[in-house]
Amino acid sequence: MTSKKKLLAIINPISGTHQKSDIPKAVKEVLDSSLYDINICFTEYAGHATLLAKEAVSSDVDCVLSIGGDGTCNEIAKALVHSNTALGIIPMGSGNGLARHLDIPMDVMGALKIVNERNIVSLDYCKANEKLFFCTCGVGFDALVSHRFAEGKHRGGMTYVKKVVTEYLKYKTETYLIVSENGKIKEKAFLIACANASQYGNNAYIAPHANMQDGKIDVTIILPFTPFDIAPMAVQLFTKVIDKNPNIRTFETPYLKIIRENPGIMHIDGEPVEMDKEIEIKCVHNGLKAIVPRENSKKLFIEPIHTAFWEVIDTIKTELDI
Ligand SMILES: Nc1ncnc2c1ncn2[C@@H]1O[C@H](COP(=O)(O)OP(=O)(O)OP(=O)(O)O)[C@@H](O)[C@H]1O
Repeated sequence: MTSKKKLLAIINPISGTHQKSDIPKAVKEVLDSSLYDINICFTEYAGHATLLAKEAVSSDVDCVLSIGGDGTCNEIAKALVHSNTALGIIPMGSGNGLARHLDIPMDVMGALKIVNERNIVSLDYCKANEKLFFCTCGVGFDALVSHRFAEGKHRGGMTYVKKVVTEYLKYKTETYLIVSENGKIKEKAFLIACANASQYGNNAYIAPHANMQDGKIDVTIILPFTPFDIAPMAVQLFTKVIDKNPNIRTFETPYLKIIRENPGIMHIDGEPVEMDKEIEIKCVHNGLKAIVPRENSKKLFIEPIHTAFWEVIDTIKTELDI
């Protein structure tokens, strides 16, 4: 008989828009108690999840569950890299980009069942000037929006879309020098996204071909565009074909350096961070253990993607008055 595995579930009470008071009960009911010795805690402040996860690694906990969004996953996963402790994800954030990329069900019960399967794989993670990210980082417009979103009181997908539209109307693009194994390019860009996983969250695929096991970062550069380009670009973003847009350049690389005109904000897994003028970004291959669905349990859930998509388009039209 194999011994039980130690599991710590860390719940971020403020992520996403759902109440979390019933989550401990669901965790205890759905997780297999013959497989796991379960401990559950709530975070008390931003950054607390990293401390809790570090303690779990030192105590040889086998799995830490992130119950929250991409920010919570980031705080936990950065304590787990290069350890034997695996990350499990129960998506309860606003965007849940990492969970969606990994095909983890969006409902709590379904995601907990995946944890019972204990299918552990090694995934890449990335660094931007030593700050770790697992999903995406970026400079330009997406970084500005993450900053405005963090300043606001409300979370949730539609709050995000409204911020995107209002900020777009006043945004001024910058020029960036990008150095990678593919050479040097200088571009005036709306944004540069560097992706380990394929999406920002909410099925917005900024790097549709990103793979978390290939040792590479998928870089997407969006060149300046007009308001008329927004609708087709939004459709392409949500249908995994943004790389076909003529305003977009893409390439893959294990390493790149972005040099911009001034220091400023960038986003790391959706959270705004002040960075220097020069940002070195690299991929660390196979540095994180994570529990993911087995091939045969992928896509057993049905998500209302199309409803979410049309909600986004309606919000854009209302905000732009078109
Ligand atoms: N107890 C807490 N009180 C206040 N902030 C917290 C607490 N615990 C964690 N945080 C912070 O909450 C922020 C948001 O969490 P998270 O990113 O998981 O949710 P989200 O933004 O709604 O989802 P997503 O990132 O998927 O869009 C993180 O920056 C994290 O540091």
